[in-house]
Parts: sequence; structure tokens; C-alpha cells
Amino acid sequence: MKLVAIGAGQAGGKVLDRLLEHDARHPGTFLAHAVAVNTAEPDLQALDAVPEESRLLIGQSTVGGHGTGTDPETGRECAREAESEIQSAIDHAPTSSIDGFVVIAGLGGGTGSGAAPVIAERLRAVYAEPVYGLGILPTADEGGLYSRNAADSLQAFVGATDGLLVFDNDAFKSSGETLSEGYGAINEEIATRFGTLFSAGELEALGDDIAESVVDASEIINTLEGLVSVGYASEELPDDAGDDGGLLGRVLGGSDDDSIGSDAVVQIPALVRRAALGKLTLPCNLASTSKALLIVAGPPEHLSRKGIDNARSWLESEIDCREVRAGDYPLPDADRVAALVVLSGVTDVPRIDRMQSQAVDAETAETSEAESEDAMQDLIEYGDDSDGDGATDGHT
Ligand SMILES: Nc1nc2c(ncn2[C@@H]2O[C@H](COP(=O)(O)OP(=O)(O)OP(=O)(O)O)[C@@H](O)[C@H]2O)c(=O)[nH]1
Repeated sequence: MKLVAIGAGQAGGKVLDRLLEHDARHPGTFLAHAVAVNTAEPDLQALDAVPEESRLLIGQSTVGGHGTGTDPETGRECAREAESEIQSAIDHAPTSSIDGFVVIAGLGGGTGSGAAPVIAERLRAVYAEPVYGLGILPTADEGGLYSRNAADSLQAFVGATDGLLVFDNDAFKSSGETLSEGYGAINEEIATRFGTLFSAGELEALGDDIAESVVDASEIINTLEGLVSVGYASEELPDDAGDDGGLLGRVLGGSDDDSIGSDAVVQIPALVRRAALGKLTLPCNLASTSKALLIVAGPPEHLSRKGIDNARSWLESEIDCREVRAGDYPLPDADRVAALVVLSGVTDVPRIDRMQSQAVDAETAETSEAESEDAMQDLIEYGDDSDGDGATDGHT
């Protein structure tokens, strides 16, 4: 599907950078235009793939190019003041031929979490195409302030979009390295999963001879709603899979019903099970899914129709949901077969419940700190006035 992508804040810009690189490595292009918006000048300068003319510094008169210091209210204000500038940066794109928009942001900080819902709302008011969000949740150990920012922003962002794709840093951080050391691998994971989803619907690159089974943009649009989580698994093809797939297929169990003749070397239902039951971008209870989409990508000779149908039936029973679409994404030169499982409208998400209680705890702690500061102030002021001797009580 053809998209205009807007990255807000540092994480939003960095993920946009990775998506542009992913797009450049694959046939066709799903990114019609990319704009990075930030209140921090150094973050914009540090981007690689976003063209310089598409980097927009906002809120200069408020924060002087130094970022919001983790304050979403400032991020929101800066985005509101710059709405028309953001709009003109987006209007450089041929918006008449696109399928939708995606606004990307880390929700724990100030700029992205405050600005992303404002930008999404504006796009929705101006254009007829759907507007999606890609929201990144902070890790639990980033603390209460980040959780509170993310909990507030998540609520506003999901309301401002036609579907919010969520990626939880907490689920993907690896032990033994700091979060910032791990961002490279995490961002690659984000680009692989969401890049595969968006490029799957981009049919131009496939030429005129497109099979009916190929996923198109309308199937993606009809699936995305509410909170969206994505599972992914892939399997590398042996070097000689293309040359002697028949023999290898038989050796690896190619006589199984899920293969196309004897050529399939990857058992698609097993791959789909790994994708759905493995790490999801937003860990959730699969049974709470309202719509799902299954995409199997790889060289066409390895995409067994029967295998995909069997995998779809398994997914339908596993998530107890009738609206499960499935299709393939032919990539003639790929060296692997990949399964992408898109779970849309999920409602049972313990991670979000935990983040919300961490946010409430942070708020309670802040309130009681403010109350004790007030009480201390009252005490001191009372002391000032109590004996009228001009000295603070207890210090006479
Ligand atoms: N996945 C991922 N998350 C990131 C990255 N950089 C920052 N984050 C996370 O995103 C959240 C927000 O951080 P930033 O994007 O730096 O904040 P910002 O939106 O620029 O806002 P301010 O700097 O506070 O004005 C935090 O929870 C970070 O852990 C990144 O490269 N990848």
C-alpha cells in the first residue's frame, strides 16, 4: 500500500529512517513521502535516510530546538502551533494516489507522545484516506513518568487514528545491553514487521500478472482497527531450494498436504503457528482479536495455497474469530519464507493494564509529594507568623 509517513520525535524519526531503508531494499515502494517532525534540532540532524528538506523543526520559539524535556503538553502545543507547516510538508507528496497515512512516535517522551495524536487528528480532518498510528511503548524500567506519558498518549492516539499499530520496547529489549544499545536491533525488528505489512499491499512492483491470492491494500485497510499487534516468523531457504526444490521438498517432508506438489520446503502452518504464538509487537490474549490478516511472503514457488489455507483455518480456531483474511506476498528473489500475523482490535492486553497502573502509581506519588511539599510550606509559613517575632518557629 502507498503511504505517506510522518515520524514525530526522536524515536519516530529513527523508525522512519529504518522504514525508508527497508523500503529501498525491497521491490516497489510503499513510502510515497516521508516527513520527520521534531522539537529537537540534533535529533533531526542525526537522521540518515529522511531527506533534509523533509525534516521539520517545530516549537522553536517555545523550546529553542532543544526538545520538550519529556513533556507531552509542550509537544502537543508545539504541534498545534505548527499544524499548517506540517500540513505543507505533507502536501509535497502526491496525496491523491496514496492509500493512507502512518504517524510514528515513541509514546513515553514529550514530542512524539504529544504531537502524534495532534498530527493524526489533523490528517483525518483534511484527507479522506485512513490514518494509522505506529506507537512505541516505553520499557517498564524507564519509570513512572514515561509510563504515564505513554498511557495518556495511547488513549489520545488510538482515538485519533483508524488503527494503532503498537510496538512494545519492553517485550523486545534484550538483557545484557542498555536500551539505547539495543535500539538498532529493535528498530530493525520494527521495520521488518511493519515494512513487510505495508509493502505486501504494494502491488505495482509485481507487474500485471497478479494472482488473486495476493494481499492488496484494501485487505490491509479492512483489517486494521483499534489496537493492532503483529507476529512474525521466518525461515531461511536452503541455497539449493530453488534449483532442486523437488528432491529437497521430499526430503523435508514435501509430500505433506501443505506443499505445492513436492516443491515446498517450508511448512507454512508450522511457520504461522510460530508467528502467532511467538513474540508479538504487543503481547496480548489472541482470543480478544476482532479481525486478523495472515500474509505469507517469499518466492512464489514456496507459497503453497493449500498451506496458507490450512494455516488460516488454524488461526481462525486459535483466535476464535471469523474475520480472518489470508494471502500471499510473492518475492521472487527472497532467500526466506516469512509469515506475518496481524491481530487487529485486540482488547485483552495485560501490558497496557500494567503500564496504566504504573502511571497511576506515578501520579499518586507525585500528588502525595506535592501535598507533603504544601504541608511543609504551610508549616513553615505558620511558623513564620505564629509568634510574631519575625523568626521561624523552632529557630528562635
Ligand atoms: N524502539 C525505539 N524506541 C526509542 C528509540 N529512541 C527512543 N525510544 C523510546 O521512545 C520513547 C520516547 O523517547 P523520544 O522519542 O526520545 O522522545 P521525544 O518524542 O523525542 O520527546 P522529547 O525528547 O521528550 O521531547 C522512550 O520510551 C524511548 O525509550 C528508538 O530508536 N527506538
